[in-house]
Amino acid sequence: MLRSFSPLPRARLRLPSVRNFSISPSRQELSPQHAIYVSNSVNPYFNLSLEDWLFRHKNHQEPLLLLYRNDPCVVIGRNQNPWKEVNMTALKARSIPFIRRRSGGGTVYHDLGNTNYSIHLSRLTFDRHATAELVRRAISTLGVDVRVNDRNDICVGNEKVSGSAYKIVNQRAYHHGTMLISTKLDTLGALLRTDTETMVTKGVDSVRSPVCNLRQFSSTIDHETFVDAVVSEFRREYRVDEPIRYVNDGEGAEETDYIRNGMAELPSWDWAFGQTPEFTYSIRPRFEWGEVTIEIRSKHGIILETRATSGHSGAGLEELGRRLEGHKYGFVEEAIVKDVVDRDSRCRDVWEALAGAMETYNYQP
Ligand SMILES: Nc1ncnc2c1ncn2[C@@H]1O[C@H](COP(=O)(O)OC(=O)CCCC[C@@H]2CCSS2)[C@@H](O)[C@H]1O
Repeated sequence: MLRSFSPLPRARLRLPSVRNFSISPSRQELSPQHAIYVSNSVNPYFNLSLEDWLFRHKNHQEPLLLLYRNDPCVVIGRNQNPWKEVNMTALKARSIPFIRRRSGGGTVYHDLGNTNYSIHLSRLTFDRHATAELVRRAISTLGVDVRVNDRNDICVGNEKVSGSAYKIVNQRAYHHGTMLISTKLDTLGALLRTDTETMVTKGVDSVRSPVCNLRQFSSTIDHETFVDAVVSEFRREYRVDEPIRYVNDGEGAEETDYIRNGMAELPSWDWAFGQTPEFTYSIRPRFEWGEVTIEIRSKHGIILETRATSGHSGAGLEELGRRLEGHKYGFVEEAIVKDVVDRDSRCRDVWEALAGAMETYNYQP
């Protein structure tokens, strides 16, 4: 046998609990009329849904800033393949979710040492370099010399501290980005996958870069000082003279159905896995009895085709491949193939290699 077999998790579509968040301490309804929001929540499902709600509900001409940070999670781009980008085994070992966000771009790691900024503008005035420059100036007021590269990454020397992504819908656009302040960089490295050259995927690949934390260059930088600096720079740039609207979690979310629905959608199979662009994955496991070439083709998270060929192949391998078709990639129950693998030990070896190769972690909040 090639690898030890770990049973695949069952596909679960349980919706997340929405009891534990609210919009303001006084149950005051959330309104999009403010210009500067800072979320006190560290729930990534809440913060990403809040961001989307603000994007869709703010008057399209007015600038808006949102700052937030999240509990540990990996955030993939709208058009990415989680099995290519994320180390599912490492995610599972740490009980950390991956979340597909609504903007494009690559995969990043978040924890409380990483603060996210989100700047929303009218499409006509939107300029992604200008917003990156705003953040660069904010950091320079904290005494760290950073530069913006041609991809709009913010870097210290050649090391990246901030990655960006964008979304444009109708008259509105946003630029959101990360800021590595004191993130656990070893965890970041362990959770992003690097060993999937034989997974060929449509959609977007991440652009890997060396990273560092701002804290390495200034011991006084933290979430609060970064938030203050970006807020000041935003006020200066857009001539906004308003206090920060803090958004709390803990009570009264029911007012905002849009956010509640967003929080339910993000961890659903349909969104997290079912939005995966088409891909093929080839593996070549070697057993005592020989080598097998397996190619799996999947689209929207469903296995379209599995071909296993070997010098010793027989009807069993063909049947095994056929059984997987139409099932969810990474969520195939052994019962689907049980009779085939029970009567042929080589088929069992191949199935176990396949199950290991398709490993999935379906975190549910
Ligand atoms: N937190 C964080 N910040 C900066 N760079 C990171 C981070 N995590 C990983 N990386 C590095 O960036 C590349 C991916 O770069 P790439 O350019 O492909 O993707 C991005 O940067 C996307 C940024 C999305 C920002 C959103 C803002 C709010 S929700 S998420 C990855 O392989 C690592 O090398």
